[in-house]
Amino acid sequence: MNSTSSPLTSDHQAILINGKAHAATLRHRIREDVLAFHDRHGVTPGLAVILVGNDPASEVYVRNKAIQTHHAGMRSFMHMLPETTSETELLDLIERLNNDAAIHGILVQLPLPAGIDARRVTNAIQPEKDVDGLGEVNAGRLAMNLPGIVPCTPLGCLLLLRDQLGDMKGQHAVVIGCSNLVGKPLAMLLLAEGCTVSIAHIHTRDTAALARQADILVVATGCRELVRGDWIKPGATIIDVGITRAQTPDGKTRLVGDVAFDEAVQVAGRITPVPGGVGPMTIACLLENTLTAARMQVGETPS
Ligand SMILES: NC(=O)C1=CN([C@@H]2O[C@H](COP(=O)(O)OP(=O)(O)OC[C@H]3O[C@@H](n4cnc5c(N)ncnc54)[C@H](OP(=O)(O)O)[C@@H]3O)[C@@H](O)[C@H]2O)C=CC1
Ligand SMILES: Nc1nc(=O)c2c([nH]1)NC[C@@H]1CN(c3ccc(C(=O)N[C@@H](CCC(=O)O)C(=O)O)cc3)C=[N+]21
Ligand SMILES: [Mg+2]
Repeated sequence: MNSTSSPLTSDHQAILINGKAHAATLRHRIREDVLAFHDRHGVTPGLAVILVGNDPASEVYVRNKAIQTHHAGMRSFMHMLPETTSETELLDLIERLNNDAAIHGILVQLPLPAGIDARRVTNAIQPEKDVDGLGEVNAGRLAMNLPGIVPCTPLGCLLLLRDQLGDMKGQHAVVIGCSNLVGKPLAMLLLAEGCTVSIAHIHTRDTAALARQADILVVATGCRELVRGDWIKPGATIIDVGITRAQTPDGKTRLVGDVAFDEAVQVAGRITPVPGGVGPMTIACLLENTLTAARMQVGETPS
Protein backbone atom coordinates (compact mmCIF):
# COMPACT_ATOMS: atom_id res chain seq x y z
CA MET A 1 0.00 0.00 0.00
CA ASN A 2 0.92 3.63 -0.26
CA SER A 3 3.37 4.68 2.42
CA THR A 4 4.43 8.08 1.08
CA SER A 5 3.05 11.23 2.69
CA SER A 6 1.77 12.36 -0.72
CA PRO A 7 -0.07 9.46 -2.30
CA LEU A 8 -1.12 11.58 -5.28
CA THR A 9 2.44 11.76 -6.56
CA SER A 10 3.05 8.00 -6.35
CA ASP A 11 2.61 5.71 -9.31
CA HIS A 12 0.06 3.51 -7.54
CA GLN A 13 -2.83 2.46 -9.77
CA ALA A 14 -6.10 1.11 -8.40
CA ILE A 15 -7.59 -2.07 -9.86
CA LEU A 16 -10.47 -1.12 -12.19
CA ILE A 17 -13.73 -2.88 -11.37
CA ASN A 18 -15.10 -3.84 -14.77
CA GLY A 19 -18.86 -3.50 -14.35
CA LYS A 20 -19.42 -3.78 -18.07
CA ALA A 21 -17.78 -7.22 -18.25
CA HIS A 22 -19.42 -8.38 -15.02
CA ALA A 23 -22.84 -7.31 -16.35
CA ALA A 24 -22.26 -9.18 -19.62
CA THR A 25 -21.53 -12.38 -17.66
CA LEU A 26 -24.62 -11.83 -15.55
CA ARG A 27 -26.83 -11.26 -18.61
CA HIS A 28 -25.52 -14.47 -20.18
CA ARG A 29 -26.45 -16.45 -17.05
CA ILE A 30 -29.87 -14.75 -16.86
CA ARG A 31 -30.59 -15.71 -20.48
CA GLU A 32 -29.91 -19.37 -19.65
CA ASP A 33 -32.11 -19.13 -16.56
CA VAL A 34 -34.90 -17.54 -18.62
CA LEU A 35 -34.78 -20.40 -21.13
CA ALA A 36 -34.84 -23.01 -18.33
CA PHE A 37 -37.74 -21.13 -16.69
CA HIS A 38 -39.62 -21.21 -19.99
CA ASP A 39 -39.00 -24.96 -20.27
CA ARG A 40 -40.43 -25.52 -16.80
CA HIS A 41 -43.49 -23.27 -17.04
CA GLY A 42 -44.08 -22.32 -20.69
CA VAL A 43 -43.93 -18.70 -19.58
CA THR A 44 -41.78 -15.91 -21.05
CA PRO A 45 -41.05 -13.18 -18.47
CA GLY A 46 -42.34 -9.76 -19.60
CA LEU A 47 -41.09 -6.33 -18.53
CA ALA A 48 -43.09 -3.11 -18.98
CA VAL A 49 -41.14 0.16 -18.90
CA ILE A 50 -43.03 3.45 -18.62
CA LEU A 51 -41.41 6.73 -19.61
CA VAL A 52 -43.36 9.96 -19.16
CA GLY A 53 -42.13 12.99 -21.11
CA ASN A 54 -39.47 13.25 -23.80
CA ASP A 55 -36.10 13.61 -22.15
CA PRO A 56 -33.68 12.41 -24.92
CA ALA A 57 -31.20 10.83 -22.47
CA SER A 58 -33.99 8.81 -20.80
CA GLU A 59 -35.31 7.70 -24.21
CA VAL A 60 -31.91 6.30 -25.20
CA TYR A 61 -31.66 4.62 -21.84
CA VAL A 62 -35.09 2.91 -21.91
CA ARG A 63 -34.44 1.74 -25.49
CA ASN A 64 -31.23 0.11 -24.24
CA LYS A 65 -33.26 -1.63 -21.56
CA ALA A 66 -35.70 -2.93 -24.18
CA ILE A 67 -32.90 -4.30 -26.39
CA GLN A 68 -31.20 -6.06 -23.49
CA THR A 69 -34.52 -7.46 -22.28
CA HIS A 70 -35.01 -9.08 -25.71
CA HIS A 71 -31.44 -10.38 -25.73
CA ALA A 72 -32.11 -12.07 -22.39
CA GLY A 73 -35.03 -13.95 -23.94
CA MET A 74 -37.74 -11.88 -22.25
CA ARG A 75 -40.54 -9.74 -23.64
CA SER A 76 -40.32 -5.97 -23.46
CA PHE A 77 -43.28 -3.58 -23.50
CA MET A 78 -42.48 0.12 -23.85
CA HIS A 79 -44.95 2.82 -22.86
CA MET A 80 -43.76 6.26 -23.98
CA LEU A 81 -46.31 8.74 -22.63
CA PRO A 82 -46.44 12.49 -23.36
CA GLU A 83 -45.24 15.07 -20.82
CA THR A 84 -48.89 16.13 -20.38
CA THR A 85 -49.95 12.71 -19.02
CA SER A 86 -51.99 13.06 -15.83
CA GLU A 87 -51.40 11.08 -12.66
CA THR A 88 -54.79 9.39 -13.14
CA GLU A 89 -53.87 8.21 -16.65
CA LEU A 90 -50.57 6.84 -15.34
CA LEU A 91 -52.31 5.05 -12.44
CA ASP A 92 -54.85 3.58 -14.90
CA LEU A 93 -52.03 2.19 -17.06
CA ILE A 94 -50.32 0.65 -14.01
CA GLU A 95 -53.61 -0.95 -12.98
CA ARG A 96 -53.96 -2.54 -16.44
CA LEU A 97 -50.36 -3.81 -16.31
CA ASN A 98 -50.92 -5.15 -12.76
CA ASN A 99 -53.78 -7.25 -14.17
CA ASP A 100 -51.98 -8.35 -17.35
CA ALA A 101 -50.66 -11.93 -17.01
CA ALA A 102 -48.02 -11.32 -19.75
CA ILE A 103 -46.37 -8.63 -17.59
CA HIS A 104 -44.18 -9.80 -14.70
CA GLY A 105 -42.27 -6.57 -14.05
CA ILE A 106 -43.23 -2.89 -14.18
CA LEU A 107 -40.72 -0.02 -14.05
CA VAL A 108 -41.60 3.68 -14.09
CA GLN A 109 -38.62 5.76 -15.15
CA LEU A 110 -37.80 8.52 -12.65
CA PRO A 111 -37.94 11.46 -12.30
CA LEU A 112 -41.60 12.01 -13.26
CA PRO A 113 -42.87 15.38 -14.52
CA ALA A 114 -43.85 17.94 -11.86
CA GLY A 115 -47.42 17.45 -10.67
CA ILE A 116 -47.24 13.65 -10.61
CA ASP A 117 -46.79 12.12 -7.17
CA ALA A 118 -43.94 9.63 -7.70
CA ARG A 119 -44.63 7.87 -4.42
CA ARG A 120 -48.29 7.26 -5.25
CA VAL A 121 -47.23 5.94 -8.66
CA THR A 122 -44.52 3.54 -7.43
CA ASN A 123 -46.82 2.30 -4.67
CA ALA A 124 -49.53 1.51 -7.23
CA ILE A 125 -47.32 -1.20 -8.75
CA GLN A 126 -48.23 -4.61 -7.35
CA PRO A 127 -45.29 -5.54 -5.04
CA GLU A 128 -44.66 -8.82 -6.92
CA LYS A 129 -44.22 -6.77 -10.16
CA ASP A 130 -42.22 -3.93 -8.58
CA VAL A 131 -38.89 -4.80 -10.27
CA ASP A 132 -37.32 -1.49 -9.18
CA GLY A 133 -38.09 -2.39 -5.55
CA LEU A 134 -39.18 1.20 -4.88
CA GLY A 135 -42.65 0.60 -3.44
CA GLU A 136 -43.17 0.73 0.31
CA VAL A 137 -43.72 -3.04 0.57
CA ASN A 138 -40.36 -3.96 -0.99
CA ALA A 139 -38.55 -1.08 0.75
CA GLY A 140 -40.00 -2.29 4.06
CA ARG A 141 -39.00 -5.88 3.37
CA LEU A 142 -35.43 -4.74 2.66
CA ALA A 143 -35.33 -2.69 5.86
CA MET A 144 -36.63 -5.70 7.84
CA ASN A 145 -34.23 -8.16 6.17
CA LEU A 146 -37.10 -10.10 4.59
CA PRO A 147 -37.06 -11.57 1.07
CA GLY A 148 -38.33 -9.14 -1.56
CA ILE A 149 -37.26 -7.28 -4.68
CA VAL A 150 -34.11 -5.18 -4.16
CA PRO A 151 -33.60 -1.93 -6.16
CA CYS A 152 -31.46 -2.55 -9.27
CA THR A 153 -28.60 -0.08 -8.75
CA PRO A 154 -27.91 -1.01 -5.10
CA LEU A 155 -28.11 -4.70 -6.04
CA GLY A 156 -25.61 -4.10 -8.84
CA CYS A 157 -23.22 -2.35 -6.44
CA LEU A 158 -23.54 -5.21 -3.93
CA LEU A 159 -22.77 -7.85 -6.57
CA LEU A 160 -19.64 -5.96 -7.65
CA LEU A 161 -18.50 -5.61 -4.02
CA ARG A 162 -19.10 -9.30 -3.26
CA ASP A 163 -17.18 -10.26 -6.37
CA GLN A 164 -14.25 -7.99 -5.44
CA LEU A 165 -14.14 -8.42 -1.67
CA GLY A 166 -16.03 -11.56 -0.73
CA ASP A 167 -16.83 -11.40 2.99
CA MET A 168 -17.39 -7.76 4.05
CA LYS A 169 -18.14 -8.38 7.74
CA GLY A 170 -16.76 -5.66 9.99
CA GLN A 171 -15.67 -3.39 7.14
CA HIS A 172 -16.54 0.28 7.47
CA ALA A 173 -18.76 1.21 4.53
CA VAL A 174 -19.48 4.91 3.99
CA VAL A 175 -22.38 5.70 1.65
CA ILE A 176 -22.54 9.32 0.45
CA GLY A 177 -26.09 10.13 -0.68
CA CYS A 178 -29.25 8.63 0.78
CA SER A 179 -31.96 8.70 -1.91
CA ASN A 180 -34.70 6.08 -1.84
CA LEU A 181 -33.45 4.92 -5.27
CA VAL A 182 -29.77 4.32 -4.43
CA GLY A 183 -28.11 5.41 -1.17
CA LYS A 184 -30.66 4.27 1.41
CA PRO A 185 -31.34 0.76 0.02
CA LEU A 186 -27.61 0.23 -0.55
CA ALA A 187 -26.89 1.16 3.07
CA MET A 188 -29.45 -1.50 4.11
CA LEU A 189 -27.80 -4.13 1.91
CA LEU A 190 -24.33 -3.36 3.30
CA LEU A 191 -25.70 -3.52 6.84
CA ALA A 192 -27.17 -6.96 6.08
CA GLU A 193 -23.75 -7.91 4.69
CA GLY A 194 -22.18 -7.25 8.10
CA CYS A 195 -20.58 -3.89 7.37
CA THR A 196 -20.49 -1.02 9.82
CA VAL A 197 -22.37 1.55 7.76
CA SER A 198 -22.17 5.35 7.86
CA ILE A 199 -24.48 7.40 5.70
CA ALA A 200 -23.53 10.94 4.63
CA HIS A 201 -25.90 13.49 3.13
CA ILE A 202 -26.22 17.17 2.47
CA HIS A 203 -26.25 18.06 6.21
CA THR A 204 -23.25 15.90 7.13
CA ARG A 205 -20.62 18.19 8.72
CA ASP A 206 -17.30 16.81 7.49
CA THR A 207 -18.04 14.34 4.72
CA ALA A 208 -14.37 14.26 3.66
CA ALA A 209 -13.23 13.20 7.14
CA LEU A 210 -15.90 10.49 7.27
CA ALA A 211 -15.02 9.26 3.77
CA ARG A 212 -11.35 8.96 4.79
CA GLN A 213 -12.38 6.30 7.37
CA ALA A 214 -14.09 4.13 4.74
CA ASP A 215 -12.85 0.69 3.73
CA ILE A 216 -15.72 0.73 1.23
CA LEU A 217 -16.82 4.12 -0.15
CA VAL A 218 -19.98 4.38 -2.23
CA VAL A 219 -20.86 7.73 -3.78
CA ALA A 220 -24.36 8.47 -5.15
CA THR A 221 -25.01 12.20 -5.01
CA GLY A 222 -25.21 13.48 -8.59
CA CYS A 223 -22.53 16.00 -7.55
CA ARG A 224 -19.82 15.58 -10.19
CA GLU A 225 -16.31 14.85 -8.89
CA LEU A 226 -17.36 15.53 -5.29
CA VAL A 227 -14.90 12.99 -3.88
CA ARG A 228 -11.25 14.04 -4.30
CA GLY A 229 -8.13 11.93 -3.93
CA ASP A 230 -7.51 13.15 -0.38
CA TRP A 231 -10.99 11.94 0.71
CA ILE A 232 -9.87 8.36 0.19
CA LYS A 233 -8.12 5.99 2.58
CA PRO A 234 -5.25 4.32 0.69
CA GLY A 235 -6.37 0.92 -0.57
CA ALA A 236 -10.12 1.56 -0.13
CA THR A 237 -12.71 0.14 -2.53
CA ILE A 238 -14.66 2.89 -4.34
CA ILE A 239 -18.05 2.45 -6.01
CA ASP A 240 -18.97 5.52 -8.07
CA VAL A 241 -22.70 5.52 -8.84
CA GLY A 242 -22.99 9.12 -10.02
CA ILE A 243 -23.49 9.95 -13.69
CA THR A 244 -23.39 13.52 -14.96
CA ARG A 245 -23.29 14.44 -18.64
CA ALA A 246 -20.55 17.08 -19.03
CA GLN A 247 -19.53 19.24 -22.01
CA THR A 248 -15.98 18.86 -23.27
CA PRO A 249 -14.11 21.87 -24.75
CA ASP A 250 -14.62 20.46 -28.26
CA GLY A 251 -18.41 20.57 -27.83
CA LYS A 252 -18.94 16.84 -27.24
CA THR A 253 -20.45 15.33 -24.10
CA ARG A 254 -18.89 12.80 -21.80
CA LEU A 255 -20.08 11.04 -18.66
CA VAL A 256 -18.52 12.05 -15.34
CA GLY A 257 -18.90 10.33 -11.98
CA ASP A 258 -19.20 11.63 -8.42
CA VAL A 259 -15.52 10.79 -7.86
CA ALA A 260 -12.53 12.68 -9.32
CA PHE A 261 -11.33 9.55 -11.06
CA ASP A 262 -7.78 10.63 -12.02
CA GLU A 263 -7.02 11.48 -8.39
CA ALA A 264 -8.87 8.53 -6.86
CA VAL A 265 -7.16 5.96 -9.04
CA GLN A 266 -3.81 6.90 -7.44
CA VAL A 267 -5.06 6.22 -3.89
CA ALA A 268 -7.84 3.63 -3.97
CA GLY A 269 -7.30 -0.12 -4.01
CA ARG A 270 -10.18 -0.73 -6.41
CA ILE A 271 -12.55 1.62 -8.21
CA THR A 272 -15.46 1.52 -10.65
CA PRO A 273 -15.08 3.71 -13.75
CA VAL A 274 -17.83 5.91 -15.23
CA PRO A 275 -18.98 4.79 -17.73
CA GLY A 276 -18.50 1.02 -17.60
CA GLY A 277 -18.96 0.56 -13.84
CA VAL A 278 -22.26 0.56 -12.00
CA GLY A 279 -24.49 1.61 -14.95
CA PRO A 280 -24.39 -1.67 -16.90
CA MET A 281 -24.92 -3.60 -13.65
CA THR A 282 -28.15 -1.66 -13.03
CA ILE A 283 -29.64 -2.93 -16.28
CA ALA A 284 -28.44 -6.52 -15.73
CA CYS A 285 -30.03 -6.45 -12.26
CA LEU A 286 -33.29 -5.17 -13.74
CA LEU A 287 -33.35 -8.28 -15.94
CA GLU A 288 -32.53 -10.46 -12.93
CA ASN A 289 -35.34 -8.84 -10.92
CA THR A 290 -37.79 -9.41 -13.79
CA LEU A 291 -36.95 -13.11 -13.78
CA THR A 292 -37.25 -13.20 -9.98
CA ALA A 293 -40.66 -11.51 -10.27
CA ALA A 294 -41.83 -14.04 -12.87
CA ARG A 295 -40.65 -16.87 -10.59
CA MET A 296 -42.68 -15.51 -7.70
CA GLN A 297 -45.74 -15.10 -9.92
CA VAL A 298 -45.70 -18.75 -11.04
CA GLY A 299 -45.21 -19.85 -7.43
CA GLU A 300 -41.50 -20.75 -7.54
CA THR A 301 -39.77 -19.71 -4.33
CA PRO A 302 -37.08 -17.13 -5.05
CA SER A 303 -33.56 -18.51 -4.67
N1 LIG B 1 -25.26 4.17 -12.44
C1 LIG B 1 -26.56 3.99 -12.30
O1 LIG B 1 -27.08 2.96 -12.64
C2 LIG B 1 -27.39 5.05 -11.68
C3 LIG B 1 -26.84 6.28 -11.49
N2 LIG B 1 -27.56 7.25 -10.86
C4 LIG B 1 -26.84 8.52 -10.63
O2 LIG B 1 -26.48 8.55 -9.25
C5 LIG B 1 -26.54 9.87 -8.77
C6 LIG B 1 -27.48 9.92 -7.57
O3 LIG B 1 -28.77 9.54 -7.98
P1 LIG B 1 -30.02 9.64 -6.96
O4 LIG B 1 -29.67 8.91 -5.72
O5 LIG B 1 -31.22 9.29 -7.70
O6 LIG B 1 -29.98 11.24 -6.68
P2 LIG B 1 -30.85 12.12 -5.70
O7 LIG B 1 -30.67 13.52 -6.18
O8 LIG B 1 -32.21 11.57 -5.55
O9 LIG B 1 -30.12 11.95 -4.30
C7 LIG B 1 -28.83 12.46 -4.07
C8 LIG B 1 -28.45 12.24 -2.62
O10 LIG B 1 -27.14 12.77 -2.43
C9 LIG B 1 -27.14 13.73 -1.37
N3 LIG B 1 -26.19 14.77 -1.71
C10 LIG B 1 -26.23 15.66 -2.74
N4 LIG B 1 -25.15 16.44 -2.75
C11 LIG B 1 -24.40 16.05 -1.70
C12 LIG B 1 -23.17 16.50 -1.14
N5 LIG B 1 -22.49 17.50 -1.70
N6 LIG B 1 -22.68 15.87 -0.06
C13 LIG B 1 -23.34 14.85 0.50
N7 LIG B 1 -24.53 14.40 0.05
C14 LIG B 1 -25.05 15.00 -1.03
C15 LIG B 1 -28.57 14.21 -1.30
O11 LIG B 1 -28.81 14.66 0.02
P3 LIG B 1 -30.22 15.37 0.42
O12 LIG B 1 -31.28 14.35 0.19
O13 LIG B 1 -30.04 15.67 1.84
O14 LIG B 1 -30.34 16.54 -0.49
C16 LIG B 1 -29.34 12.94 -1.62
O15 LIG B 1 -29.45 12.11 -0.48
C17 LIG B 1 -26.97 10.71 -9.96
O16 LIG B 1 -25.80 11.20 -10.60
C18 LIG B 1 -27.67 9.74 -10.86
O17 LIG B 1 -27.62 10.12 -12.20
C19 LIG B 1 -28.81 7.02 -10.38
C20 LIG B 1 -29.41 5.79 -10.56
C21 LIG B 1 -28.75 4.73 -11.27
N1 LIG C 1 -37.18 3.98 -11.85
C1 LIG C 1 -35.91 4.19 -12.17
N2 LIG C 1 -34.99 3.21 -11.99
C2 LIG C 1 -33.69 3.41 -12.33
O1 LIG C 1 -32.84 2.51 -12.16
C3 LIG C 1 -33.31 4.67 -12.90
C4 LIG C 1 -34.31 5.64 -13.07
N3 LIG C 1 -35.58 5.38 -12.69
N4 LIG C 1 -34.01 6.85 -13.59
C5 LIG C 1 -32.68 7.16 -14.06
C6 LIG C 1 -31.62 6.37 -13.34
C7 LIG C 1 -30.33 6.30 -14.10
N5 LIG C 1 -30.09 4.91 -14.38
C8 LIG C 1 -29.05 4.41 -15.17
C9 LIG C 1 -28.94 3.08 -15.48
C10 LIG C 1 -27.95 2.61 -16.34
C11 LIG C 1 -27.02 3.47 -16.87
C12 LIG C 1 -25.97 2.96 -17.80
O2 LIG C 1 -26.09 1.91 -18.38
N6 LIG C 1 -24.85 3.70 -17.96
C13 LIG C 1 -23.74 3.34 -18.83
C14 LIG C 1 -23.51 4.39 -19.90
C15 LIG C 1 -24.69 4.73 -20.74
C16 LIG C 1 -24.43 5.90 -21.65
O3 LIG C 1 -23.43 5.88 -22.39
O4 LIG C 1 -25.23 6.85 -21.60
C17 LIG C 1 -22.48 3.24 -18.02
O5 LIG C 1 -22.42 3.84 -16.94
O6 LIG C 1 -21.54 2.60 -18.48
C18 LIG C 1 -27.10 4.80 -16.55
C19 LIG C 1 -28.09 5.27 -15.69
C20 LIG C 1 -31.14 4.19 -13.87
N7 LIG C 1 -32.03 4.96 -13.28
MG1 LIG D 1 -33.57 10.63 -7.14
